[in-house]
Amino acid sequence: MLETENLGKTYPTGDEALRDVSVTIDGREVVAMIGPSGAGKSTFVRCINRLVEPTTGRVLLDDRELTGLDDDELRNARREIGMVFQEYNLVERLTVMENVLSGRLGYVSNWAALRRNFPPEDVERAYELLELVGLDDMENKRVDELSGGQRQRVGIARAVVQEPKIVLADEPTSSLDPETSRDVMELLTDIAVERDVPVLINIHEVDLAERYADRILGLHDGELVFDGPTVELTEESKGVIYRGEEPPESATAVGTTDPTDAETTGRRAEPEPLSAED
Ligand SMILES: Nc1ncnc2c1ncn2[C@@H]1O[C@H](COP(=O)(O)OP(=O)(O)OP(=O)(O)O)[C@@H](O)[C@H]1O
Repeated sequence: MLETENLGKTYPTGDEALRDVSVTIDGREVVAMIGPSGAGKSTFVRCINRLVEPTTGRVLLDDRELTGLDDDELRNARREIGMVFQEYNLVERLTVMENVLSGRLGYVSNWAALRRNFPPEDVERAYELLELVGLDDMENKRVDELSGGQRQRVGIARAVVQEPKIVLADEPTSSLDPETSRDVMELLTDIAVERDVPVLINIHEVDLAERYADRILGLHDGELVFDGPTVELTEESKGVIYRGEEPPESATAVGTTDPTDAETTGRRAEPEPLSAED
């Protein structure tokens, strides 16, 4: 379970990117964080694994406080967080298998890592994941020979091979065309169920969030202004998130979602067809 308590970040420039954000993410939930450009979505995701140091508040993963860990402890704790990036962050000249196995680097000795000497169970796990992400038989291809969608699948396999307690995806579809974006979102939702792990996705495209996420977190100007099941995301709530409008009386209040209720999907039952320019 991931918990943030009153998480805040003010950059040295004085930009207050996050204010008092408290959320709990558990089970096999797919949670989409949406909000206008500059709302603080990336900052939030990066504060969780302390790629960005929060200024205030706490981050807890299964009751272990990540804020406050020293460098060595943090390195260990990061193994439990699978990261998926917008630009994939793969090593281009290495193969698909080498990139996936790099997700196990935190678990083997430096010497074994140098010789790329991974235990057979890691290799087996990597093959399993390549099948899950639809890249079986591609293990020996170099990453620079792959399409964007295939690269993101490698990125997802690398995150999941860590056997993380949560997967964080920072704009995973931004570099992809609409159809590939849908495939990647579908894969992330499959991963949540198949690997029994919560997935938090920071995403621009609200239609993708509505179609694939169980729950929406809406940020506006660094503040969490919506936290609820996707089915409760109304036009009014989008006004609150994207235009800073006052919430209507009946709006889903922040913090009303029961995180233990992750089995019940909040996704829209009948997703509206996506338009060509998505
Ligand atoms: N390294 C930094 N130094 C100073 N200010 C920053 C830094 N990174 C982000 N900010 C500021 O913090 C605020 C939140 O930025 P952030 O990138 O987290 O938002 P975002 O919602 O992810 O935006 P986008 O959707 O455009 O990626 C913005 O005002 C931004 O200018």
